[in-house]
Amino acid sequence: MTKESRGLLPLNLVLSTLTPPGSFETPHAWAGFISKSSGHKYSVRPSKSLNSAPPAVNFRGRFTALRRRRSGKFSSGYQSFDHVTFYVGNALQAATFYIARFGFSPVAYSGLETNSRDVATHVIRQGTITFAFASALNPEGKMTDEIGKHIWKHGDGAKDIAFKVTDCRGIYAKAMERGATSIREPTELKDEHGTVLIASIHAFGDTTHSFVERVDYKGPFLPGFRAITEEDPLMKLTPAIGLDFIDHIVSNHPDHQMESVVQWYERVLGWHRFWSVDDKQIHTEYSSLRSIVVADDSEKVKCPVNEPAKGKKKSQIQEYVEYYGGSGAQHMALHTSDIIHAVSFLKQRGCKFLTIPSSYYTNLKERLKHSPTVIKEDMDTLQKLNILIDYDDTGYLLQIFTKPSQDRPTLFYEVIQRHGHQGFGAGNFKSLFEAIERDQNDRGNLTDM
Ligand SMILES: O=C(O)C(=O)Cc1ccc(O)cc1
Ligand SMILES: [Fe+3]
Repeated sequence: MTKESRGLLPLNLVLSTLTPPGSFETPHAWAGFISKSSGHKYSVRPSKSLNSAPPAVNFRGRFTALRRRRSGKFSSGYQSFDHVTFYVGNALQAATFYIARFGFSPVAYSGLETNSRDVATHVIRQGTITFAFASALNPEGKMTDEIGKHIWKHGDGAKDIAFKVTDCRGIYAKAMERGATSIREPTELKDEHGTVLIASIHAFGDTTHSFVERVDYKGPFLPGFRAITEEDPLMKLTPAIGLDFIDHIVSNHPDHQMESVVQWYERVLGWHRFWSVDDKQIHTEYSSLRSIVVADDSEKVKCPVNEPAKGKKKSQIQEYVEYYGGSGAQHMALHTSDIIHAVSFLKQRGCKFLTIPSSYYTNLKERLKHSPTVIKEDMDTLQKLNILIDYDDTGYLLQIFTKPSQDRPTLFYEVIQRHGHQGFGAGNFKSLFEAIERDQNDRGNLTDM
């Protein structure tokens, strides 16, 4: 690609995986596929940071082949995200925010009443999305120090991202062999509902990963928790939102740390690069970032890893890093099979989303005229709700982003519906980032670099 063409094309995408050389498509075929996709003028080239293999993901037929190829090497055992634990100042109130605004239901509790003397944890769920909010109960003590320090530095935030696995001991042992830092050795937790095996390792910043093996567990969350069966009264006021599972969880990192974090997932967990956005030129007029998506062997769990890149103004990733105090979880994408329904009622519950200018929809409608992709949803409704659309010849996705969920401009949420498209909305990045930057500017943080 020439310099001139790079100047014309705001987004250069690199989609790549660690595929044995020569296995799949040529870069040329791949580029053709991309330029059809979304009707965006993207260009594609192999990533320098990877091996010399041609890019090989097309979000359609390659997954099976890749999975079969990989599974000999790493027996995966990842089934899904299990839950996310947040450290917060007031777990009762934080849980209530997600119940009221996002339509979660309370499912379990542990605290003084269950003889948990140091920490209160409120667990909420929607579909299989499970969030646990934990707060310290006492003015001093080990857990008060641990949770207090986390909140002092990061504000309310995600402390632990737990995966549901079939072999907790195996994954933990392999990770330790490959240099993981242990937080908790495989531990058997038991109560009258059965047994759960859980182990944790350090992931990035102050964030950890846990491996949860639900051996035969029938309880509401984890052993020691009391079930909450009473329905939240707000559930009667609006219909169920219909968020069903965590699609991906994204982390942000300080400049020049993305590559080492990605290598950590490769080396320690045996994950692979699933997709990436060009390190060079994903940008708006003002700022840019780099992103590599890592996935486990079976690609059931996907985690994009971001870092800021130099631009005229401060990158949104840099803003996050400064307010979070380093690496941390940036957004969680919550899947739904009916985004129009979900977003309509999330708005009715007072959930706040980023807004998108009408020019986005004018451009999109024009591009769609020249594409075989047919969007089933009503375009005017999507526009009215500020839902973004990205597509290629394998299908399309619909996505929308909330404003930050706490006072610090750190963690936010994405609602996503997929129609056969396994990307992350690259065609929307420019409009999305401009929307984020409008808010960043409002906060006085879109500063010159
Ligand atoms: O990559 C993803 O998962 C997205 O949903 C797009 C995105 C990328 C980077 C951001 O800072 C915010 C959103
Ligand atoms: Fe996302």
